[in-house]
Amino acid sequence: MIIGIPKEIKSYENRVAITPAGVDALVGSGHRIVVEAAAGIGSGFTDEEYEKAGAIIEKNAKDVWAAADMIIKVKEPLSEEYRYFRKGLILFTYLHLAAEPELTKALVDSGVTAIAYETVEINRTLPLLTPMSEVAGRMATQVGAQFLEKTRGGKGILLSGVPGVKRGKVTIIGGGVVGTNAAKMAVGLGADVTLLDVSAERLRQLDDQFGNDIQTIMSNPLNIASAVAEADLVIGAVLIPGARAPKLVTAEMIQKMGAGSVVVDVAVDQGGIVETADKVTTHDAPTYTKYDVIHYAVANMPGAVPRTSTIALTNVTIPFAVQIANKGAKEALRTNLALAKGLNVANGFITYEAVARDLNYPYKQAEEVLAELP
Ligand SMILES: NC(=O)C1=CN([C@@H]2O[C@H](COP(=O)(O)OP(=O)(O)OC[C@H]3O[C@@H](n4cnc5c(N)ncnc54)[C@H](O)[C@@H]3O)[C@@H](O)[C@H]2O)C=CC1
Ligand SMILES: CC(=O)C(=O)O
Ligand SMILES: [Mg+2]
Repeated sequence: MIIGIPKEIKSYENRVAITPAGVDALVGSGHRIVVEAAAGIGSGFTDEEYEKAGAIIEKNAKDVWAAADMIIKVKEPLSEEYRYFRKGLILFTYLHLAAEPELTKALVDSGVTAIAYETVEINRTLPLLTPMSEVAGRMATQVGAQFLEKTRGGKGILLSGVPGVKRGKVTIIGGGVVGTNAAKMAVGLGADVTLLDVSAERLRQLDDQFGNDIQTIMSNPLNIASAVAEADLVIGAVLIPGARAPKLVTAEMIQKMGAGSVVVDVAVDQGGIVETADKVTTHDAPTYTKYDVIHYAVANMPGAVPRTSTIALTNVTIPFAVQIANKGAKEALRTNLALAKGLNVANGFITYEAVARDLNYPYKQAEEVLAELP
């Protein structure tokens, strides 16, 4: 199979979908890898390193897409990339389709076989989302702490406090991978941390893990309202896989926060949990202010630490990419149920139920659509 690796074009997105080690693994299985020139530079990988591992370097994105049977990316394609879609092309990347109606339409109309990293699922875990959620969760506390500084527009609070002065309050909504990693950093900084989740079982695990370092609270509208009102920093970390994020933090709750407080809505890639975080931002202008509260809503947070993130992401994606390349998409999806959960669009149909429901498309089961593929 010919595998194409385009350079990411999203603002300040410096990750790349493959490392030289990944090229080596795929070439060793008999595949040809075409990498767009300078695709790895932002992550510290040169064209020469890719060539040495066996890749072919191609100057133009257009030629990379045209040559490939499978495109491996990091971020969802942007509108200027839709022109490269064609029937049967395999696309393996983050998609977040519930928040991307135009991309969904372009994939459906073109007949691309689109496998989304974020819905690949093994035993109720999301192995291709996890490493980026670890990064984004840790970053959420770090960027929140920065924007609380007066020089960045914040209320001028040091999360750890100092002897004789209260600690800052961090409220984390959602206690999965992002929430846990945000909590680790916030506890490490010495903040006063409250974490809410709807799963009693998850709260129990977090209580065991963190002991008295955090306060766990059941997530419901009243508890969210009071935890948000008290917080200096709110971190949105909820996920219902594949679906649009529920709006759990209302504009009214945000208005009750003190001026210069900060909200980091990590879940913004699935539409966000904060009603007032209705605008996705990018790394070149990551925040805006509403009701005197700073909103950070960057949908590709790990792109800011590309070296760490590229290696962490490709550690988990490449074994799946090797399977797809070796067996072809149809056979790989038929025989690997975890990977099959990643199939979002094929042959013009939406094959992930939550995406179909949220965007008002008919839903067709993956097995049914796969049987129709050549
Ligand atoms: N902005 C960015 O750059 C990035 C965003 N993300 C996003 O962060 C979000 C969270 O991802 P993960 O932590 O990996 O998901 P996860 O599945 O590990 O955790 C989600 C948690 O939300 C909880 N939850 C569900 N409904 C809830 C409710 N009503 N109230 C409170 N908790 C609720 C679940 O019980 C679960 O513990 C996702 O949307 C993911 O795509 C992940 C990485 C990067
Ligand atoms: C998860 C995701 O969308 C990202 O890492 O950019
Ligand atoms: Mg206010």
